Amino acid sequence: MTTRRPMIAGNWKMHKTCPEAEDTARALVGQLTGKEEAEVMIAPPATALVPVSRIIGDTPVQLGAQNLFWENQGAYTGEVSAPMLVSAGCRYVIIGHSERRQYFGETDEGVNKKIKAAVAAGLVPVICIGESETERDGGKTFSVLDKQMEKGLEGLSEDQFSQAVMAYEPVWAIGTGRSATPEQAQEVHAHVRQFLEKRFGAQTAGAARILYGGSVKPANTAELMALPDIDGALVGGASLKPDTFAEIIHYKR
Ligand SMILES: O=C[C@H](O)COP(=O)(O)O
Repeated sequence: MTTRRPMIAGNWKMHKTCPEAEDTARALVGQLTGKEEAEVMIAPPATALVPVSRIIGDTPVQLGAQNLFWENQGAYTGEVSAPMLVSAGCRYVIIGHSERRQYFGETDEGVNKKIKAAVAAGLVPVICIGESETERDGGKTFSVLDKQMEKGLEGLSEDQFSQAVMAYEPVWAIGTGRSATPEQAQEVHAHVRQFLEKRFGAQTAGAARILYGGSVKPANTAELMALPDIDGALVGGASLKPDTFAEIIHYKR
């Protein structure tokens, strides 16, 4: 049986100026022992990547970006490429977050190009999928997720996918305080793993980390993390305060 190291990732979204991000990163590092079972990642806004990378340096905290553009360079005003993120100290990049799909017109085809660009640059993509409340109520959860995965992962070899992290984030649970129930989350995570198995084989699917995101907080982390196909959490609001985020990281205590 494959053992998967859990991952607790903090997506700071569009929060924190550079000094605020530095203070938060410093405080978080101060709360870690270095013996955490979970791998810890934080994804500050693009402006704070370099200052935060200097603070987390050789600590166990990994740096992630919240987005990228798929070309390496060129006349794409406002965009940031995968090699640029690598040079800023990133190891991870969140791709296809529902807020990007909802507010910035991100499509499954764009997600696919972004994943390929990330992998080519040596970044680990954290690939977000999730259904809306209407889609869930209409019984379309699995078909929506399957389409997002079919198109988002199209053309990716087993080798290209092997390091990737999946993140299931039901849109109705993001920032609402209403997390998916453990049963709802486990059902979807098992489905995602089955999809990955059909697509990439049992070994790769068994090794793939699938994070849950959507109103994760200290009070519900342990019960979510206890489920067999939940390998971590992608935390939004509760990652902004270092004490709260550290409690989530130390969910087993
Ligand atoms: O990327 C994180 C998710 O969107 C979850 O956000 P939330 O924890 O504030 O619900």
